[in-house]
Amino acid sequence: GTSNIADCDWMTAEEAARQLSTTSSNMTVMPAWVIDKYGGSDVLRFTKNASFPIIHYPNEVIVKVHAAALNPIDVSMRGGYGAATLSMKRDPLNINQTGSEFPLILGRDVSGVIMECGLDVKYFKEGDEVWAAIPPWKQGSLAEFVVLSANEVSQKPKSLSHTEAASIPYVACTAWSALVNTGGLTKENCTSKRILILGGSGGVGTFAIQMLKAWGAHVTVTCSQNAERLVRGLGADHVVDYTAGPVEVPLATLEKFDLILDNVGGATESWALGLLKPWCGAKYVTLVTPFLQNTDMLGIADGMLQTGVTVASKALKHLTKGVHYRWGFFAPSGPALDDISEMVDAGQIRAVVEEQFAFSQVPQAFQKVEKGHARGKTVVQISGGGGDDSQH
Ligand SMILES: NC(=O)C1=CN([C@@H]2O[C@H](COP(=O)(O)OP(=O)(O)OC[C@H]3O[C@@H](n4cnc5c(N)ncnc54)[C@H](OP(=O)(O)O)[C@@H]3O)[C@@H](O)[C@H]2O)C=CC1
Repeated sequence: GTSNIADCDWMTAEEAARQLSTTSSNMTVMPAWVIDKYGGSDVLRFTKNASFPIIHYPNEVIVKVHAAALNPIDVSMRGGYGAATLSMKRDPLNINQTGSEFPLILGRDVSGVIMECGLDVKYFKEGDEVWAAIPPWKQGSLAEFVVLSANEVSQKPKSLSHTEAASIPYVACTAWSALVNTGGLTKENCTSKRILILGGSGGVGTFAIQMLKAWGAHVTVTCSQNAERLVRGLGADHVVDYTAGPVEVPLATLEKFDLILDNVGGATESWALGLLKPWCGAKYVTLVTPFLQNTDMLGIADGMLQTGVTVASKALKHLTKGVHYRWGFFAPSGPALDDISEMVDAGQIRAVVEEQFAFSQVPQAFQKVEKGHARGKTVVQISGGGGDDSQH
């Protein structure tokens, strides 16, 4: 609804665009959507007076945001998910001297233009078009500018508009971390592998299908029936409708898999590990982990201890059956995005933008993501230069 908009210092889309049109190096404030406390969609507040980002370390860059995208973690973080761990990491030196994470800017994806480089930055210069996934402990991209480490940033694919490019980095870095770093897959070792993606129609799934197909894997995907066309269009070889009945039944009739990427979680792990080839290094990697819930609930030290105990006991239990059990996590990576940028420009990976919103419509964009049932990504256009706004 619009109630959350009425009580903030609201402006129209045209006014927002005007606000965004000029920058100067002595600027101290910028427009942004912030939260001042954790909660529902009513905590999102538009302000023209968010602190302008400052380069604190010589390897940092300031990026002028052209487009941002939302992920499920933005909704979770708005509600306080990971607060203990993330706020400690966010400002370990208490540079802001506030002792508080607020006002907090959400938004984990950015496509934009480098505006300023720290003294040690070699690979970027002012004016470069870049994209990045922003770690959850940093201020986000629902703002005119964002500060990042240069090693989190990468040259944006030339073939994509900023709007399209913003839809990729966070899910791409997550899929890369889970499949490559944790799962051990590479572009060279995928051709003979059978991969199962549980939950193929959302952000991570629509990206992972394309990357694995580009690397020559055989890809089976579970999704709702109405997403079958989408995932087949992205290259899925075999599609199983999870809404037609217990999905483990049809999956159990298939040849066993070398790797399972689980984007669904819940009871899945009670049956999914049985779908792996035993005793050949096959891995189950789940992205749905209780790591931050543990630290929220138990504090950082006890939460990490609990996490370590849980994951070690599960890994051991499954190792005795000849398969590996792993938790996958998002990891920011400019170098991974460099490789992905090349794959995009080579036509192997495309942006899957389900819906796009103006900067003035951030609360509506959140509502869209909260409803679930994503078919690709939800993007927010922040400033001009979004280029072609075509939907896919
Ligand atoms: N550990 C980490 O660091 C990270 C974890 N994640 C987590 O990974 C998961 C996926 O993220 P993301 O792709 O961005 O989320 P999205 O919201 O974009 O997509 C989720 C998709 O899963 C589908 N889905 C829901 N239930 C099932 C089911 N039982 N079987 C198959 N498909 C299902 C939904 O469609 P429909 O309901 O219509 O079928 C939707 O398309 C989320 O839980 C997210 O929190 C993501 C990034 C990093």
